[in-house]
Amino acid sequence: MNVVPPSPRIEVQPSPEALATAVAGELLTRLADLQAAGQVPQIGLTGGTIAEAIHREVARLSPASGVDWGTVVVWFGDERFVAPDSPDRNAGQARAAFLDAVGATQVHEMASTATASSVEEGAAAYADLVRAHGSGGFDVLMLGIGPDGHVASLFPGHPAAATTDAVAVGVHDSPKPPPDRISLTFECLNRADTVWFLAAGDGKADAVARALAPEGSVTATPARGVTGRDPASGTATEITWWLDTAAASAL
Ligand SMILES: O=C1O[C@H](COP(=O)(O)O)[C@@H](O)[C@H](O)[C@H]1O
Repeated sequence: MNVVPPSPRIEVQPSPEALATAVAGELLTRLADLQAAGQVPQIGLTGGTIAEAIHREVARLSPASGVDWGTVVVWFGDERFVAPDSPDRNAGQARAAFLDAVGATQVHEMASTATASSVEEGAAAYADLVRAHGSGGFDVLMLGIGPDGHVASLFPGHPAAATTDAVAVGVHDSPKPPPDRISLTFECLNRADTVWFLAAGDGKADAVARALAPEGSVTATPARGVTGRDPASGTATEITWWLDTAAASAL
């Protein structure tokens, strides 16, 4: 399937540090604006190296932002199906980097090996949770991108990435360890008012270029599958690629 991506905004910062500060600042501004308008923001977090740097900047900048983290609903785009205290957990990383520091209370983690007996069970439970919240979608969804073009835990050529009619999917044999994971599907990831792709370093340059090329397949480069809401819904999705100079070097 060939998908032509919508015209995204591309923001390039000179370094990973500057990128982290810029994304954290913009996130806090968006959340403060939504709360000022009486809304309860819903955000989707990603794991990964640049995400951790952004999370630390959110913790640093949050006190001056006016954001009430008690009324921000936090979701995860994917999770590693490991023990709850494993350093591989995306949720553990996010909690340590900022969620605990800012006092976030509405944090919806995906299952660990302590709370589900399989990735399928964990995916079904997360789908139920998303549906229970009305499936309205994310105000801001952040997604890292792997050097292979994966987003969340949807990997190139992997059968889990082809899942339709589901909110979340269990992933076995992930090409990147750990092998067992839970991921939101494209269908769910695309329910977003704003999607921010995050990439830093020259190891991401080729994947970024493939994701933004005029032609290409979602199977080969899963990041191409996150294009936002169906234009027929009448709600356009803002898509921004937040890059450092190295990640933007092949554009
Ligand atoms: O495994 C994962 O990898 C990606 C990207 O991570 P990075 O360290 O290469 O930046 C991440 O987006 C995803 O959430 C995570 O589970």
